[in-house]
Amino acid sequence: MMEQLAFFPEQGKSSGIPDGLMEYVPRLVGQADGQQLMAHLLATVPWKQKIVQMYDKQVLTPRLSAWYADAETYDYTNLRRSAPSLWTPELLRLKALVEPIAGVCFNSVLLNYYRDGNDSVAWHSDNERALGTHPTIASVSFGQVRAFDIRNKVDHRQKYSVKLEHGSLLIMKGSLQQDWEHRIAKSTRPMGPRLNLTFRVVI
Ligand SMILES: O=C(O)CCC(=O)C(=O)O
Ligand SMILES: [Fe+2]
Repeated sequence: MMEQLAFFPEQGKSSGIPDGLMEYVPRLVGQADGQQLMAHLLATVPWKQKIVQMYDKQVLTPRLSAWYADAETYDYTNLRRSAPSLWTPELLRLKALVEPIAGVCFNSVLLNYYRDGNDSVAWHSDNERALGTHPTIASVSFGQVRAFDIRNKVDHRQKYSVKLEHGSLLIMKGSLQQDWEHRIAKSTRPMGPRLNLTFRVVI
């Protein structure tokens, strides 16, 4: 039960999360720098609301998104999805900040813009073949603190939550995408905008 989870107030992380799945780094980016970067990205990124097929209905994704990648990744992936934008100096700076911590050189980033508490991402794992097995994904958050929930795919009672704070970095790794699902749930409490960037290696 999410309501019953005990939070470490200084970390915003529920206790008992198995080792080797996630690394949480608060304040990767400072308060003011983060606000400036978020405002810049919200204003300049070509945000799109995607349409997904749900059984016989077409539904708008409850958030805005965009993706950026290097030119090589572009050549390969544009066969399968909408074309990414090419890296901007601001995104390259953020990428350079997370890479030494993640120990990975990323070639793409997916941006999600949650306008308010009605925006969300449903339970899923990022286990598409293009990400390989046991991918390391670096997730940077700005703006509204939202709960990042994970649950075990087989035993849904194994469920944990991390509050992703403004300027924080969450490294997802190990078997997280294979054995666990994650989501950002909708909230009935009033919520401001939140920006999330997930740096990925697409092969
Ligand atoms: O917004 C987040 O923190 C998570 C986003 C996510 O799971 C995804 O883009 O795959
Ligand atoms: Fe995800």
